[in-house]
Amino acid sequence: MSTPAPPVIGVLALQGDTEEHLRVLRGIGATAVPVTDSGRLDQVQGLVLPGGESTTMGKLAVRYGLLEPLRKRIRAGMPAYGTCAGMILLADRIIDGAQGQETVGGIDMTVRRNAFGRQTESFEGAVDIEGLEGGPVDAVFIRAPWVESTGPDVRVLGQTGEGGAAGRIVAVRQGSLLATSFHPELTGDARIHRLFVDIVKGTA
Ligand SMILES: NC(=O)CC[C@H](N)C(=O)O
Repeated sequence: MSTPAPPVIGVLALQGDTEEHLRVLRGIGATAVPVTDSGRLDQVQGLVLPGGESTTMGKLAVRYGLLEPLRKRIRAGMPAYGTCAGMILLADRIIDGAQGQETVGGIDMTVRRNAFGRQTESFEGAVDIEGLEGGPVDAVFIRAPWVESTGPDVRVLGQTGEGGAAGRIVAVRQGSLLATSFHPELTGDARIHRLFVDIVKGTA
C-alpha cells in the first residue's frame, strides 16, 4: 500500500502575514503554497487565512475574483484556518465591520472587530486551547477581534484568562474550520498549525 501524498495547504496571499504562515507550515513538514487566484485555490486541500487587515483582504478578494470561489470551496467542506483578520473573514457575522465589509463566512459566529482596542493596546497572554497538549499557548493579540457569540455547531476552544478582558472567546472550531483571534504564526509555537494540518489530513 502506498502512503497518501501529503496535502497541499494554501495560504491566502492577498495581504497580511502570509510569509509567516508559510514558514511555520513548511517548518512542520507541510507542503504550503501562496494562493492569489482561483486556479491556485483549486489545487489546495486546505487554506490558511492570515492576519492583516480584513477590510483590505475582502476588497482584494473581490478584485482578484476570489471571494465567490472561496465561499464555494468552504461551503463544499475545504478545511480553513483563520488568524485574526482571517478569523473575521471566516465569520458569518461581524460587529464594527467597515461599511459594506464582505466576509467569506463559514463559521456560525458573530465576531467583534478590533474588540480588544487599538494597536497600542495589543497584548500577549496565555490561552489554554482545548485538546492541545503541552500547556497554554502564548497568544499575541494585535488589534484583535473576539467572538461575541457562537451558533450550536461551534466549539469554543479557548478564552482569554486573567486581566481586563477575561473570558473572551478567542479560539473556535466548527467542523474543519478553525479560527483564532491571535497569531500563532508569530511565536514559534506550531501546535495550532499542526492541529490544522491534522484537520486537513482528516485525523483531527
Ligand atoms: N492583526 C490583525 O489581523 C488585525 C485585524 C484587523 N483589526 C482587522 O479588522 O482586519
